[in-house]
Amino acid sequence: MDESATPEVRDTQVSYEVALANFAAALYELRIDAGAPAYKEIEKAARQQGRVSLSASAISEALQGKRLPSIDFTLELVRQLAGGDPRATDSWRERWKEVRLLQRSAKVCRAGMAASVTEDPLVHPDTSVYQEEAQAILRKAKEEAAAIVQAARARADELLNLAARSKETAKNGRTIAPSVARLLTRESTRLLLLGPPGAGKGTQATFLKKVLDVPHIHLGEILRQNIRDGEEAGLIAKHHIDRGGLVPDDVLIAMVNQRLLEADTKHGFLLDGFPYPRETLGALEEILAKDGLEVDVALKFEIPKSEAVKRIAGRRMCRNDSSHLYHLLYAAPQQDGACHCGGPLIARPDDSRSTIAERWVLWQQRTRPVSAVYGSRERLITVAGVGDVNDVTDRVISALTAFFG
Ligand SMILES: Nc1ncnc2c1ncn2[C@@H]1O[C@H](COP(=O)(O)OP(=O)(O)O)[C@@H](O)[C@H]1O
Repeated sequence: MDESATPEVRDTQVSYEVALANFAAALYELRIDAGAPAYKEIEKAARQQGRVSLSASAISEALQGKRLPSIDFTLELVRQLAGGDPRATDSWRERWKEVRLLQRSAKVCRAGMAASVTEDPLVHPDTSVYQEEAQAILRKAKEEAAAIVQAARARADELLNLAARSKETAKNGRTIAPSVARLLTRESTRLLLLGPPGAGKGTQATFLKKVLDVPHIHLGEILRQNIRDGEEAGLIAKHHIDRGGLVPDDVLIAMVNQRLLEADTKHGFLLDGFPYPRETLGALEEILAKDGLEVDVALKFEIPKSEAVKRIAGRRMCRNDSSHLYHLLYAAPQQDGACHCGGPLIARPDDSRSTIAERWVLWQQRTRPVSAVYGSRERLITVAGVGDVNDVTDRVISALTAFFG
């Protein structure tokens, strides 16, 4: 925002931005409530039986709060997500008007052009009217914002839990998007997450692990856990790390073996960071084969090196829970330096611009052969990891659904 702006201009602008973020979060919540249909599915449904066309990219922008969609677009989206209930339409029309009012008032205050507002029937010509109104809406919006984000998270969890392993519909009768439902009903899934550092493996795993009801097992995490717990394998690993060496393969294999014995892997796992050199692939297969199991599929994310550098430089994770991921630019926390759970946000110790080149080369040498093996077995899915996080998730879901049939 312009630093020289008057407090009034800043207030109205902030009010608008908060209200817009609030509006987008509420639309996002509506999508979750509707069973998290893919943007493309919504676009198709609107084309077939809607009144206004909804492009997937415009839906994505609206749900991210990039701009305020038009009233027609908003109401069509609400119809697609919540059905044609006139009460829902009315309340969304009112909600949209509030944000629109703030948008106009911010614009008017910025330009200091009271004259032009008379052209808009929604806007009062006396801009001072907006100060009080903006303050009141800002207060309300701030309170609602926290509640909506909280509720969206809780409902996403609730919906996925309710639907987990319960076939096509959730208890409340809402239909889960068919593509997601097919994944939810899988008895077990053993999946390798492949891709360079920063490709989005951890980010996508937060959604996938709920859908598939499996743990996300990250080699770096179990290594740190073993060291923290003073496990024998952890102590040996620490000995090597402290001397600047690599942890021997057999130590890592023992740790992974141990982790795969835990009860939460009964429906499978998302294995991230392992196997890395080709030799450990054989070891993993032996571990699984003992129980007559095998890896179902390897999911590889592709991003250009320049994007990996940007993502790694801005990556932040919660010190209390490393699955809570943020990015300084792309997924900024609501409060600077703090996770939504209250924990402090930190950079991962290995994330620095100086090490990324080295890690990129290491990735090419070590994990490319693993993806080649799964490619030759026709068990490799490659997904473009660039673009909006939700779009990547949609790609993952369609690719997995197509693969599992
Ligand atoms: N599609 C995306 N667009 C923008 N930023 C992303 C995207 N996916 C992940 N990020 C951010 O990039 C950083 C690295 O993502 P992460 O999931 O930790 O990668 P990986 O587990 O593959 O190393 C994180 O800060 C995350 O918030």
